Amino acid sequence: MNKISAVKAFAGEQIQYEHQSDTLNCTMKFSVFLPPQAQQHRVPAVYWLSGLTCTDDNFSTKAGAQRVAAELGIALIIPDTSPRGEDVPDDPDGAYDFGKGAGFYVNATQAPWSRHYQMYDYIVTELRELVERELPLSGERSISGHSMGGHGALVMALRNPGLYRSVSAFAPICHPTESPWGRKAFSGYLGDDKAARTDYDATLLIKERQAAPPLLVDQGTADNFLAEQLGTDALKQACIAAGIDAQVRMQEGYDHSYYFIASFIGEHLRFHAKHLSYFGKK
Ligand SMILES: N[C@@H](CCC(=O)N[C@@H](CSC=O)C(=O)NCC(=O)O)C(=O)O
Repeated sequence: MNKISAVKAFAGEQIQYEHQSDTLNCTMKFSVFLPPQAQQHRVPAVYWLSGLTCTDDNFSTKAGAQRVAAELGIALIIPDTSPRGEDVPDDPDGAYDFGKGAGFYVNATQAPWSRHYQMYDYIVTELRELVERELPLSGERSISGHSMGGHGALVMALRNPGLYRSVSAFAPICHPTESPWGRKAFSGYLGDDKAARTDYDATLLIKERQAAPPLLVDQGTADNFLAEQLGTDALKQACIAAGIDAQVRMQEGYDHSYYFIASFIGEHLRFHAKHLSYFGKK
């Protein structure tokens, strides 16, 4: 992987890399925050999955996560949201909710998407193995995300018990098979395969598996997408029915934006730190 840029932040380093992805068949950029502790010893990581229209830049520049990550000694791994490049097909109508910037963290099975749109395998396997080989990371990890990225984080944590110590999400698409965004994306990337759709729906996964890692969700009550797209209550009810001690918190007056994320990202990182035993230690 090649370093594109690096700046000092909170005594650590905010870095952008690019690399050739064999999983996505294209060149990808991603960002990393290394806390100052990484200059002395390996540190745990929180993977952050962004939402529709984002690149790795949105979270890096808008969430204000670096101050608390530096304090806790946690690295932040911030991928892009879809494959990129001229060879990668995009939504024919230029829609913001499908194609580039909208990979939905699935492994597409349908042409022409399947050659590049393999974001589930990219995040769970290829990027993880790359950064944990090349960077001073301890191999202990948690995962978080926003909206489409919250959906991705929940699904990856639920489907891979033990891989992530904890999972959190801001305004996640909790029940994508019942959401217009999710239905559109799943139809395009997965076709009619009902089993594949179930495997990418956090609410259905909880009903099926009756288990989850430590889980925190924050959802703003003034979020324009809440009623139609997000299915927060379905996730909450599935957790209650399964006896899962998840925190699903409604945050009064907050919307869907990065101002909401910036308001609570510190609490999310502290939540993850409790489950990442290596933090701050040799
Ligand atoms: N452009 C669209 C909405 C796009 C949007 O709100 N994107 C969110 C994520 S939504 C779910 O995945 C986002 O993170 N945007 C980037 C940012 O920096 O705010 C519309 O206008 O409806």
